[in-house]
Amino acid sequence: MHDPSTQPIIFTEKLSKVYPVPIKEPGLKGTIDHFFRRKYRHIEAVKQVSFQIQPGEFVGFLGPNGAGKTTTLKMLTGLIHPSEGRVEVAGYLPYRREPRFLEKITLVMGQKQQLLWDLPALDSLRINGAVYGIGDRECQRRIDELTEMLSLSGKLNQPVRKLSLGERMKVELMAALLHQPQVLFLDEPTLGLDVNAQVSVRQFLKEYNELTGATILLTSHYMADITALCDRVIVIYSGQLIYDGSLEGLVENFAPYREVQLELTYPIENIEKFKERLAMYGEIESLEGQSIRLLVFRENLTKTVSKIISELDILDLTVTDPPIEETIARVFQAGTIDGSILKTSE
Ligand SMILES: Nc1ncnc2c1ncn2[C@@H]1O[C@H](COP(=O)(O)OP(=O)(O)OP(=O)(O)O)[C@@H](O)[C@H]1O
Repeated sequence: MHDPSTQPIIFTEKLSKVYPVPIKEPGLKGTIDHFFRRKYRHIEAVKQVSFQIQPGEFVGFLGPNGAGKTTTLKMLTGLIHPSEGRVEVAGYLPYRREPRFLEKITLVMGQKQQLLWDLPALDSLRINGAVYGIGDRECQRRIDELTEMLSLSGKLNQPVRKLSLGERMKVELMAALLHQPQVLFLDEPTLGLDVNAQVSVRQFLKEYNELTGATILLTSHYMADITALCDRVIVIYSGQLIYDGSLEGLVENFAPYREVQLELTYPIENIEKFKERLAMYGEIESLEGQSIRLLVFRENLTKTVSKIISELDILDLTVTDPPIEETIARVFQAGTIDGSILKTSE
């Protein structure tokens, strides 16, 4: 879907957001002082973030809790004003919240719902259709199309409260897509869903992106969402963009270690002593029976593998990249790899 010759549909340059937070000393004196002379401290939630996204791209937006993802999404959708920097989406300045702009975008937040709890889902959808000025017939056509894609037939006449969490999320998506936006901002759309519901929401998003060419920026704590959907990821840490590139690139460049799995030919007698021996090769991830998983620094890999082969009785040995979740978790924990801040891929 991604054509590099086109203009970016999402553009940010040195985008920053500072939240002023009032400070109040404890006690009565603090309350009185606070009333007359408000003091503030400043939280730099987003710092000089620059990126461009082309029409049709499906981009993962990653970062640990409090990294600044939601704040960035709020600036991209115009819910809050940037403190500094430039932002443009679909050719509009989001903070102006022009009706034409709002027709082009949608924001879905996993934790917040817009459906009316006691009404049948269909009524909520029709209300949404009316808000966007979609004619009854066209609205019904779009509802039918999305019902089919999301396998929701027979569910829309039930009150929203009777739907399962997964079904509710699907109807939320329907409501958010009824006006056929070009740009979708999805903040944790699979949060709390069971595995089956996650898979079906994921499949829908993939199909929707391929079918309509909509641009999607997705945040998710589930790496399975990201690996299944996003060729490109943008990572922010502590408000700063620390990586923008392919998912494979993130793992290749920034996982400093690889995983070595061993199967011994003999049972281990003294586990504690054996662990001491293994620690000379790398970090022990797991040790179960005769199976061992070690993390070995990439630069020591060849030397370490040949040492293991010559010094231990091995039935089997395989070397793989550690699971993507672990790499990301390490990046998030430290924000740095090998003590150096992560770089963008460009
Ligand atoms: N309205 C606000 N006023 C003051 N500080 C805020 C406000 N909203 C967010 N923050 C702070 O800004 C920083 C970034 O928050 P943000 O919600 O954007 O992060 P996030 O990456 O979306 O996190 P999570 O994954 O937990 O949702 C955090 O330190 C947060 O406490």
